[in-house]
Amino acid sequence: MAQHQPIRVGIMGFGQTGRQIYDLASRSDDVEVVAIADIGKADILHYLLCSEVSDPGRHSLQGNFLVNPRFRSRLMRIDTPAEMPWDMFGVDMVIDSTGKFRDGAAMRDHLDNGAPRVLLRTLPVDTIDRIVIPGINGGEASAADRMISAGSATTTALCLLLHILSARFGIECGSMTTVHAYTSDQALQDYAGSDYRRSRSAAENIIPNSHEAGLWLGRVLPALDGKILTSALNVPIHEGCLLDLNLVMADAGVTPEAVNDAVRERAADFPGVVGVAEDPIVSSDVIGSAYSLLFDARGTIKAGDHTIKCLGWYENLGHAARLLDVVRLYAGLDSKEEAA
Ligand SMILES: NC(=O)c1ccc[n+]([C@@H]2O[C@H](COP(=O)([O-])OP(=O)(O)OC[C@H]3O[C@@H](n4cnc5c(N)ncnc54)[C@H](O)[C@@H]3O)[C@@H](O)[C@H]2O)c1
Repeated sequence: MAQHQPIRVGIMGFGQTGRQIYDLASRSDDVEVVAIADIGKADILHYLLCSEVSDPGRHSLQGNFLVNPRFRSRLMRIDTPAEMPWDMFGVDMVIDSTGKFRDGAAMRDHLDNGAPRVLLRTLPVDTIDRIVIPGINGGEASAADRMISAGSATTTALCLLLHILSARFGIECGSMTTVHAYTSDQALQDYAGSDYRRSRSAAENIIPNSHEAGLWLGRVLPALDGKILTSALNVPIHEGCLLDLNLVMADAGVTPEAVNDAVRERAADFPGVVGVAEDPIVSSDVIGSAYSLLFDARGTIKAGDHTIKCLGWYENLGHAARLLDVVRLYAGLDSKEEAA
């Protein structure tokens, strides 16, 4: 694909993440969303999009097409990757943001229907070609990759912080808890689901939850494989998440000031992706932030000789932006291959 051509993206799952990707693409100059598959009705999907963007007048529904000043996207009411004819739309990449199709077989269905690549919005449940977090292991991405995951918002925030700190300090082991806004797969009221605690009301409870980031961390940061335990506390807020990372440092001399300085220095290498909050912010202050990690300089403390605790903020919008970064990363690899 020539570099000046727009990158043609298909989206399956037009939920919060899908809508954020779409809106970001509509404001970009290089990505076009050409088709969207979802189980929702076209007018409801358009209504939900307009309810959350800053300027809903930019997005109209014309028949089964969502239209904005840059491109039009065909809406398809389809509930499985095996049914979605991606070949009809000439997509360069499909982003699956349903959260439902995380196994290799479903990803292969996207490929079999004409998607040259599929990018998961979440962590996979099978071994796939690559988990890629630009800025950390983007350099290892290959044009031959077909089934890719961009991790999750939490995984990205965690990997960025560990990547920065492990470059400066030895890390023995650690644990991460994300204090996470509720997600759409939780019930508003007590409702029998597949898991005991997740069957309890998301609106009324702090819900302890497992988190898979620790299982996959080694694919992004091999030196920390098996060294970081991860879990989540889902709390009754709509948006804004807080990563609480406790690390056992190899060196007893590491101070909170040294940790803060390390992050402040490296943040400049991740423009728009890693920021540092010096003010006493709270979760609602990060709503609308596209940082994947907003390190909280006031949150760093030390216990005993070796234990450092850090805080970092993020919200889903940053992850939508990173998904588009991954799309651009692979488009760049294709361009290089074509030029070679
Ligand atoms: N938003 C977050 O902070 C967050 C964090 C961690 C994990 N997740 C998970 O990631 C996934 C996506 O996140 P989200 O916030 O965009 O979720 P969401 O629920 O807002 O969006 C999912 C979209 O997928 C569509 N969908 C569901 N099943 C489908 C099917 N079979 N075929 C086609 N479309 C289908 C839904 O109609 C919806 O529009 C979810 O599973 C969510 O639980 C989200």
